[in-house]
Amino acid sequence: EVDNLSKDPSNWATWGGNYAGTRYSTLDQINTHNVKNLQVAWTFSTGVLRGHEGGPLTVNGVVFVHTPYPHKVYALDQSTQSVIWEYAYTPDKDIDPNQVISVMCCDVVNRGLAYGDGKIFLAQGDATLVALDAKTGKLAWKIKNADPKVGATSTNAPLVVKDKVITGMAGGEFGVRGFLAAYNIKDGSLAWKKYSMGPDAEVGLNPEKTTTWVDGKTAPVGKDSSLSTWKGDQWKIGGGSTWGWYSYDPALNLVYYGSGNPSTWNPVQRPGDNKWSMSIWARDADTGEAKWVYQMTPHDEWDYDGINEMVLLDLPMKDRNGKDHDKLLVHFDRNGFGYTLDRVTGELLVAEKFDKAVNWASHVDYKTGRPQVVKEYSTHQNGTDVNTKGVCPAALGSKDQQPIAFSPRTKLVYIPGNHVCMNYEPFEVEYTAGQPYVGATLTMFPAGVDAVTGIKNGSTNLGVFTAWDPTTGKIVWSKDEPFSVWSGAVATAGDVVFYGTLEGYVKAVDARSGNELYRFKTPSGIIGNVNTWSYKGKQYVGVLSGLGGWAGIGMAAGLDGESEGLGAVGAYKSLANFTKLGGVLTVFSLPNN
Ligand SMILES: O=C(O)c1cc(C(=O)O)c2c(n1)C(=O)C(=O)c1cc(C(=O)O)[nH]c1-2
Repeated sequence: EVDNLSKDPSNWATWGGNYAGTRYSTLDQINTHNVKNLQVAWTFSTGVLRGHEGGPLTVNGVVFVHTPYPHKVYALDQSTQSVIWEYAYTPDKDIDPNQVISVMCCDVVNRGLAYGDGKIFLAQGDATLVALDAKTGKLAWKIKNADPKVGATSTNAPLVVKDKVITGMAGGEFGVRGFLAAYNIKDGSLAWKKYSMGPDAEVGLNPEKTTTWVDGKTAPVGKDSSLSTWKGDQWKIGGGSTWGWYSYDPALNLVYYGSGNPSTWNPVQRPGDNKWSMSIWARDADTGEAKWVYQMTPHDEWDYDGINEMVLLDLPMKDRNGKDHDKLLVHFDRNGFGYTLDRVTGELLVAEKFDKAVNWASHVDYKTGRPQVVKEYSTHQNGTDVNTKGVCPAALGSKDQQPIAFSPRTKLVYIPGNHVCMNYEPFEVEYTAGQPYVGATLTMFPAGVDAVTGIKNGSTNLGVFTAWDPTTGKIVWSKDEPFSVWSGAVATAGDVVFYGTLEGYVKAVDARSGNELYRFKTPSGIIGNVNTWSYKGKQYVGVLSGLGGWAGIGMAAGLDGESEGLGAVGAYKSLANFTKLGGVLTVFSLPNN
């Protein structure tokens, strides 16, 4: 059903526009010639101040809008621009919303809704999952996915796959043990649940059948491939949360996603590779068993969560040995490397820097698949705390959760990116359930180098928007942005790419050249994703503004200190000169005639 809905471009029925997560629309009414005439068609205030991530879903003509925790959901009628129904979150008796807010690491964001079987699914901040009747907004069922009292929350956009809804959880800064779960959409009963680390059965690893990339080829992971990379019981509080995006290949019946940072951020407290944190996963949608897994950042020392979206491309390419591949997976990691893998086998095809500011690793060794760490930028703590300076990228990565777009017409990927470096000082931290288990102090600042050449230029931009060739691993063009581009992009058959900026602009650029064709300043900073759909023959582009998220946490949570907000507050301070808080949906179209 979801697959069929996505094939009709009048809908935008999943976070990524389709199961592959390409965020591409075949609509071409708005094109490079006329996009300059774009106008605001209508707006809708959500009435909520904190960070608005994700974007509007459009299913069979109805627009669904969500807000951050404690959530609202609105179903909007496009012909009258009125509210059809409204859902308001109510906490269960044992939930204290203030406690939930206090354990959400990076603002109280939510990345959006999922649709399937006549229901709207929302993974709520308190780690419950609700199914709402799409026609009435009535609660169909509600289940508890995880426990906020130990710091487990939800910020993800679920994904409906066949008769199940896939969701994960957050809490890597609280020493949770990450997992992905599938619930039956009929009644919310658990179908499967697989952890990021621990014993093989609980992680869904088959020692002989699950493969990973070693020695220039894929090979079985072997017994205890996770447990053997942790000291003692640290894996039980090992992080690897799954707060990002999920994609699906119906032909292979595989669900793809990434796992986040190992806990704590102090690497000295968890010797070993810490598998399978920081990994790309391919799991059977029916059973959750892992077909293959690939760890990008073994023994993370920088908080480079591997959760960014996996985008599935059907594009022919040859690997380094001349072998053909055409079912690809691309992933732009926090660690600054853009990866292309064969999504059937998990073979590593491309791993190259998509921002040349990246200095923590010289390169990824194609044979072992391991990044080659530059000693100077390794973080550690030897009795005394050590401040490692000038590490690029910063913890929020060369790209954070903001999803890319891909155009099959240009064969290019469009990457909303960060251009930020950091000082990182680990310290000893003791685990207490429900208390922060961070173990590092950070400050962040502009990279000050050219993103394409890596040459120092004293630039102060904190963001870049980059076009990338996923078959060669090369930057095609790159545009500096004053602030991180924290908004998901969309590419269209009109050869226009849209994205939002933290100051609040919606921008349209030419998919081939990157030349700016249109901009409009919305009422608040944009951390939401730009989506597009059509209604009664007209193409619309819609985006949620509403500053927040990690980059906007200073204003969203009223924090002031340089290293507050896990180090992000200082770098983005001047945002206050450009925008203020407030959730608004802005919908654009071309004028009549
Ligand atoms: O480890 C985690 O569980 C976790 C959760 C979240 C989240 O759920 O929002 C973020 C992060 N980590 C994180 O590292 C991060 O950079 C981040 C940015 C954002 C955001 O929405 O702007 N959330 C999160």
